[in-house]
Amino acid sequence: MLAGDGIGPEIMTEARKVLEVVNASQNLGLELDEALVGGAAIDAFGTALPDDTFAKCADAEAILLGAVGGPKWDTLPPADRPEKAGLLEIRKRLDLFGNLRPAILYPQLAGASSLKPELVAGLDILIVRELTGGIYFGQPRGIRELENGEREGYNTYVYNESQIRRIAKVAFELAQKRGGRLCSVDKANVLEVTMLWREVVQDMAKDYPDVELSHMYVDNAAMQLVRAPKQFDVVVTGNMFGDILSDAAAMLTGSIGMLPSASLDVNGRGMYEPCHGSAPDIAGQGIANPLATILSVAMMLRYSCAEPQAAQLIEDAVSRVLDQGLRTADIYSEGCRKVSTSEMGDAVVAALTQG
Ligand SMILES: NC(=O)c1ccc[n+]([C@@H]2O[C@H](COP(=O)([O-])OP(=O)(O)OC[C@H]3O[C@@H](n4cnc5c(N)ncnc54)[C@H](O)[C@@H]3O)[C@@H](O)[C@H]2O)c1
Ligand SMILES: CC(C)[C@H](C(=O)O)[C@@H](O)C(=O)O
Ligand SMILES: [Mg+2]
Repeated sequence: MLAGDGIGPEIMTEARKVLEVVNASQNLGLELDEALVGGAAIDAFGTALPDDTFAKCADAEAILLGAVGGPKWDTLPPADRPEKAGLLEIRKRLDLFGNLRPAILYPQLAGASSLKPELVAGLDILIVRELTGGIYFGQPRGIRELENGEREGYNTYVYNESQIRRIAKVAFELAQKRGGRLCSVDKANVLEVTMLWREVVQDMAKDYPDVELSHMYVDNAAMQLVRAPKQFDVVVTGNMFGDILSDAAAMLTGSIGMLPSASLDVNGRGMYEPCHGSAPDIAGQGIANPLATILSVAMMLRYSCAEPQAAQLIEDAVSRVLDQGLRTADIYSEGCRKVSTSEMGDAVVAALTQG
């Protein structure tokens, strides 16, 4: 368990409460351990990913992460910052290339969505984001000085065929288990890297005759997500487009505080984290929504621990708490009861223990 920075420790405390209850009641036998990452690790050890933290991650069946980063560390050199030296480093070193970001609308939250209730009722989208390649990791990268003395920043957007194939395979297989529709999002009208992306994904479609494949440019996909989001079942896309589209999709579900994620390697070992960040604007106030992290625990039990029943218990408990009208500030609407981060965690625990 890597709590990280900002609201990270607050939401992780609640996730841990929930995990401990399920661990005991379902006899899961999970051993929990903690370590520092991100800004917290920089402050304590001078590095965002201490060797000891990485060793614990590499040994673990699964990793649960809160969030990293914040204004305190934003002036560090790019390579030392919590986001790059902590989070991206774990993703890369453990080869966690398959990022699943489900945007599901709990019916109780239809009124909290930024879209009209009828546009989001029954929403269930899965964004499959490639997580260890693309422009986030391409070389060369940097900030250089030009002959005229001006500085120029540059990054390289690169994907090879095998990287595209392995993420597309994840997406095709998930589409087979879900609604049978896969939309690949690219910018193949401009960027060669995504022309190759489209070609490879198209070529793979013949192996998945039961999946209806479509392609969409990313600008249109952003528009369609807020126009008619229910047209999507599974969306597969590269690292940066997936980052942006998943934050947009989050808002359809009422709040970014509701969106969990799984980041998996080829064997299903994974890191689980809410899609949101460390929310420095509300850190320390006890008002952050812990449900994305609690739902990430459920994803962890399902994908890395082969405990789908325990995962379901948590998801059902979250649903019951929402039925009771309990809301953190980000999902609050009139007639509901506004609760703090810890009251929300306690309510999920109570719903679990009351069955
Ligand atoms: N996985 C991660 O660790 C991760 C992800 C995204 C951003 N970050 C980092 O987090 C810091 C802040 O980034 P940002 O402000 O762009 O994004 P953010 O997701 O932290 O916050 C965006 C907005 O959403 C709100 N919000 C986020 N999570 C919430 C929750 N659980 N409950 C209620 N409201 C919530 C915040 O208060 C803020 O207004 C930056 O340092 C960024 O690099 C980390
Ligand atoms: C903090 C940042 C590096 C990260 C990303 O861009 O992948 C975050 O935004 C996310 O969505 O997990
Ligand atoms: Mg993001």
